[in-house]
Amino acid sequence: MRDAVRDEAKQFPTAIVSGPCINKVFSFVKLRELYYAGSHGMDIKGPSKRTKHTDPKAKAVLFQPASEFLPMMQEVYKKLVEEKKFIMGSRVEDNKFSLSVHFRCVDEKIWSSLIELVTSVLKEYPKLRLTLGRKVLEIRPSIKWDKGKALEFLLESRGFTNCSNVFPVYIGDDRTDEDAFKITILLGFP
Ligand SMILES: O=P(O)(O)OC[C@H]1O[C@H](O[C@H]2O[C@H](CO)[C@@H](O)[C@H](O)[C@H]2O)[C@H](O)[C@@H](O)[C@@H]1O
Repeated sequence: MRDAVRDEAKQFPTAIVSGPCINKVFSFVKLRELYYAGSHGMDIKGPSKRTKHTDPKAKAVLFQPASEFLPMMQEVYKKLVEEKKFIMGSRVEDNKFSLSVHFRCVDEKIWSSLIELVTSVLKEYPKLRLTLGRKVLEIRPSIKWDKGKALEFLLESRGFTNCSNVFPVYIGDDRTDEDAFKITILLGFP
């Protein structure tokens, strides 16, 4: 699989836009020739490896629209780890610019207690928002940024936005991927 993606990336600039943070995604993808947009698109980097197919004039991409939130995310992570001790089966994942509280292994009868607990921690942080994923609560900065904005940024940084001969292909199975699908339509790609 890795070889197939590496070969594909030689022909077409390729990015992985993910919920988990870049470090986690990179630890299993291990391809330095790709772009990565982790933390739901709030941490954009790459590629760190130049190949004969990389545009030599292209600057290395690095963009973190929520960087000012990092200390706050760390603070909330610590509080959630402390609180989750009271909810058996819950798991808190640090995704740098977003935090995920998983409840897949929590007894359904106490899901409401977990939601109350997370909501009460977040009361002190009005600049953060809470969304629901697949058996996971996601906490992230309330900024106007999502996977769609990350895709738009990546296309712009490669100078692809007003090109009639560029056709972006975006693949995703999460609700959060819908923001990226919308961007391909808004930018005029079918
Ligand atoms: O936006 P994606 O890259 O598709 O990531 C979505 C979430 O992926 C991870 O959660 C998923 O796997 C969990 C098991 O490890 C599962 O419990 C959960 O239901 C899945 O959504 C990741 O842990 C989340 O942070 C991502 O938001």
